[in-house]
Amino acid sequence: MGNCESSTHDKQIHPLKDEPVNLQNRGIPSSGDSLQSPPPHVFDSIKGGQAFSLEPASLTNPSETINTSDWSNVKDALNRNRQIEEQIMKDHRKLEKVIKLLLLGPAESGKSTILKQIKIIHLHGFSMADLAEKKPLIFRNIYESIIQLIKGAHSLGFELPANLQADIDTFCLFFNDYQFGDQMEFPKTMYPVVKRIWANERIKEVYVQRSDVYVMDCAKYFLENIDRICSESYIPITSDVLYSRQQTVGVSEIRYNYKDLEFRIFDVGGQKNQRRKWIHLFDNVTSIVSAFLF
Ligand SMILES: Nc1nc2c(ncn2[C@@H]2O[C@H](COP(=O)(O)OP(=O)(O)OP(=O)(O)O)[C@@H](O)[C@H]2O)c(=O)[nH]1
Ligand SMILES: [Mg+2]
Repeated sequence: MGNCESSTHDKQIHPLKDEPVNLQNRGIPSSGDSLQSPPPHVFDSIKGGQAFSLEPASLTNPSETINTSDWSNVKDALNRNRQIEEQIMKDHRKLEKVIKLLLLGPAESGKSTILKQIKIIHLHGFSMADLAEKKPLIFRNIYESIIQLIKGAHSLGFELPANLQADIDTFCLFFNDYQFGDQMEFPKTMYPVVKRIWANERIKEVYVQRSDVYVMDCAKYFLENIDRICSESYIPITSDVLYSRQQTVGVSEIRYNYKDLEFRIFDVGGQKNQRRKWIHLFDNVTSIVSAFLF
């Protein structure tokens, strides 16, 4: 505690104004006091022994007199500072519990399929409504598969039997007029046509050679399940949804909690024109999961 009994120590010369300054009235230890002994109310406002760096404005201007409200301003500032630091720590701890995963890779490498699988494992899978609304997409996947197989056969120079040509012409006419929408029934007239085209061995050979021509991976799965898919009571099952193919445009995200961690998984479009959007997602990423085509 400062001992200010000596009047010779109470008067000091201000280095700039060369005028005596009465430090005792300011509650500040004079030069004769120990440096470890600031006025008690200074320590009152410092919790946890933190360094003290804030000074009331009047301290920097010795010609003004300090009153007790200066120290209460300091106390307020320190309290505010402590609250802000506590909030920053809280936010930091919260952020440490968020795992942000980014699924990256080229188109059709399986990013959205991984997202669907995570949904099955961690988010109760697909409801009946989710499954039913995939019908039009699955039908479109079948139509597009057939067109790709026909084009592939031409590209590979495969000769197709003459009796298949009528089916191919019928299907091409249908596909030219087809518009993707809310189609909930597979067209009855197309069912036998599709079945015959897929039954052809040369067409199946195109699927095997899809490293040379473009055919969706899901073609075989859906064409082998054509009887079930074309039945009147058809409701997609989970594996139908997993195999259904829809190009991702933009970014989609799912969140779930596992133990005390919050997972945020981001799925992006892998087509070249979608890749410029990836850069916006790299902030605070915990891991990047790369999907590859084999
Ligand atoms: N061979 C095989 N193919 C699968 C399997 N599961 C899904 N697929 C197919 O793999 C392809 C993966 O497609 P997506 O998951 O949509 O690919 P993506 O990376 O999200 O593509 P973009 O959204 O265009 O970037 C689809 O054609 C699926 O039908 C599987 O178990 N085996
Ligand atoms: Mg996708």
